[in-house]
Amino acid sequence: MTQVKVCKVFTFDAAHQLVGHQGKCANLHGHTYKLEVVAAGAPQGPDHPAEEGFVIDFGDLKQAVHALILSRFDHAFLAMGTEPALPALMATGSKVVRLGFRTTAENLAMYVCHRLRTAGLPVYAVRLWETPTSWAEVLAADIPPQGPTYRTVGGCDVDEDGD
Ligand SMILES: Nc1nc2c(c(=O)[nH]1)N=C([C@H](O)[C@H](O)COP(=O)(O)OP(=O)(O)OP(=O)(O)O)CN2
Ligand SMILES: [Zn+2]
Repeated sequence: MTQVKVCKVFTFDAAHQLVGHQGKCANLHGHTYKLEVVAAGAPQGPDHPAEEGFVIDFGDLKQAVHALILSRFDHAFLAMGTEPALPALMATGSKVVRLGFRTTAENLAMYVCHRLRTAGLPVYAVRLWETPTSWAEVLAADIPPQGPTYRTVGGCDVDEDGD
């Protein structure tokens, strides 16, 4: 059966901070992220008894990505958990998502891809645009079933061994 890829594109606004980064992204700042979710599968056959010819209904994909990712990430501070501003933001009721990893485009793309796959979506790849000129992409097949290995240190946090 022919495999077909379909893609749904989303945007969300969020703040983050790469503590220890040796450049401007060490500051708390925001992005309008663009998220491309690519699903793959056979659009016809025994897995599709309704025979609409969909890999997945775009509407169902939209609903799932909103529920699993966008409702949490949009207008939130995406935090690793060690940012100096985090206690103040939480104390004042700001929307915060504690992720436990550095909020690089690479880590966030892996997180989104793994989250969608573990929810049962036929996700093939996730591409996350951090700015109009910068994106990170991950293939679901490259993430082990137990989940991604995230980078948790960086910039001035890196010791002599690079860990
Ligand atoms: N490989 C990565 N590099 C950088 C990341 C990242 O997540 N992965 N993140 C940042 C900053 O958070 C920020 O996104 C700055 O990125 P940059 O592309 O440098 O942003 P600009 O606004 O300068 O983009 P231009 O389009 O070039 O003006 C840094 N690096
Ligand atoms: Zn940034």
